[in-house]
Amino acid sequence: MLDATDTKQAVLEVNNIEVIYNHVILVLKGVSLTVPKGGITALLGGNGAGKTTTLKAISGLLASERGEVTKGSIHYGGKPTTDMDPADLVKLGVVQVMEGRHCFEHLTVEENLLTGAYTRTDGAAAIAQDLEMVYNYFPRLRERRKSQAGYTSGGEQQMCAIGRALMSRPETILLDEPSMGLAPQLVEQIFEIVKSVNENEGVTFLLAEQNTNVALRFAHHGYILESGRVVMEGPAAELRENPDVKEFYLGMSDEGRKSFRDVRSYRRRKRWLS
Ligand SMILES: Nc1ncnc2c1ncn2[C@@H]1O[C@H](COP(=O)(O)OP(=O)(O)OP(=O)(O)O)[C@@H](O)[C@H]1O
Repeated sequence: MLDATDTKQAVLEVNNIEVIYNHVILVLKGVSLTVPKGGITALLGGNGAGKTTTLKAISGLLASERGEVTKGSIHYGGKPTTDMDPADLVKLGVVQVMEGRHCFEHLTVEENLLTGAYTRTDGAAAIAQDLEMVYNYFPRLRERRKSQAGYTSGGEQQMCAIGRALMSRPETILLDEPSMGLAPQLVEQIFEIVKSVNENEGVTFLLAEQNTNVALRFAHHGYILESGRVVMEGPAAELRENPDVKEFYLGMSDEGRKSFRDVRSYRRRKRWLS
């Protein structure tokens, strides 16, 4: 398993970035991350912490939201990417799976998957082979391949969105909140698949999650964001055992479950200190 001391090369480096929306709303206040090649890195934090903004800054999707990286730098495979558009990043091997699935509702599951191969130039046989690979990871999608995506379940749409990303043969997938709105058993299933894709295909994952528990069980390394800043980072196994993480993100502590009142006063204290 990878950890902080792992010598694996960093494929993605985010260095002290600041992001502003609409020229005035400062959302990221100096975020730095290192994503090792071939690892699963989790970006954790509550609502509005800045997880999606960080992923969009990396994948070049901020411009469409009137957002801008105003300070700091992002390098992918050693190349500066801050001014690249999303299509160039896909060519470099970086693809984002957006929060909320975003399948094309009127297309079938299989047509959706094939849209992921749109930019490829390696021929129909290679694409057919990868479609088979996706169906092997997601047998449910094989069963539903002729169904209109808009009529499939939330879990199937999440699988379809990840499968479509895989069809572009990415080196790195930025996965935004894969657990959102799904039953625990399904979340578990999806994370198991992410883990096998990571292990068998060598795909690097940076995943944003509010579900700290599941993310820290499957990731190798984690970063916790609060109000646009990284407040803690470390190997996932260490974060899982960290008393603050246990208390405030996993809802447990050595003295037993804390009351919400304690959590609220901790938050107030933090606000005063920040
Ligand atoms: N397009 C936008 N314009 C203005 N403010 C935005 C925009 N998108 C996000 N924000 C603000 O930026 C902050 C961070 O949002 P972001 O979506 O990155 O958080 P998050 O950690 O992904 O949370 P969630 O899990 O709720 O999506 C929030 O306060 C949000 O209101």
